[in-house]
Amino acid sequence: MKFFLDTADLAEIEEAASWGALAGVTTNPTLYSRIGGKLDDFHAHIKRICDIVAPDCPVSAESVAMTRDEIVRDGRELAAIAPNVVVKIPTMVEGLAATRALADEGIPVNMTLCFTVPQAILAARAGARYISPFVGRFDDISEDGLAQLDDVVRAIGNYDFSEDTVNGEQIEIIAASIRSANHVTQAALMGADIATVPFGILKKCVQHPLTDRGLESFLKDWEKVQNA
Ligand SMILES: O=C[C@H](O)COP(=O)(O)O
Repeated sequence: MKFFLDTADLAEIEEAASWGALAGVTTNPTLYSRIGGKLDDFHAHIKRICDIVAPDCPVSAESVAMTRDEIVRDGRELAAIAPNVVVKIPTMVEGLAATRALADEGIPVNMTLCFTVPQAILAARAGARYISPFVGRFDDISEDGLAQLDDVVRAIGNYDFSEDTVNGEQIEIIAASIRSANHVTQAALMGADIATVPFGILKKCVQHPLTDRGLESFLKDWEKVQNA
């Protein structure tokens, strides 16, 4: 499983990238608004993110257009920002149609706000390169977000979508709306290709109290060695 960072915050992206294990970034309108983002700076901001991460790290930038033609126009403009931009499009009829058009032009799409197996299969057939089932938001409505993610992973794995995707590339499932390190564990165990995680959760994924305790005792014992 690969780690993507789910943020529009440049400082978080810079720090996570410096750890050496970051494989991509996902943003959404809420995350951009949270950092005080302005409409006329959006494309420049996505470019800044692309400049921080490695050139082969996909950076998802979301279209907020509601019709096929507007989404396609948005998608082309977003894709022109940098070669690693992925156009994020909500799972809806107009979004599927736009995904097909963009995929046919070789532009990769991350189909977002996906909650069910039929939505995921439709996204795949429309040519999406990435599909993002939302775990936490499904939990929020008293459903089982992890079970739903597992269903999507298994259903997509049942079929060959290579004739549907850009250049026959393999679809990757992004476990999104991740709210805990355990969500990451479970997503990895079920074989999700990617987990996109907020920076706070990524930090929690590194930490463990036994690691801290072990490190403390190793350092103390090493002091004894130095003074022996
Ligand atoms: O856009 C995708 C995010 O992973 C959504 O996460 P959230 O439900 O915590 O806002």
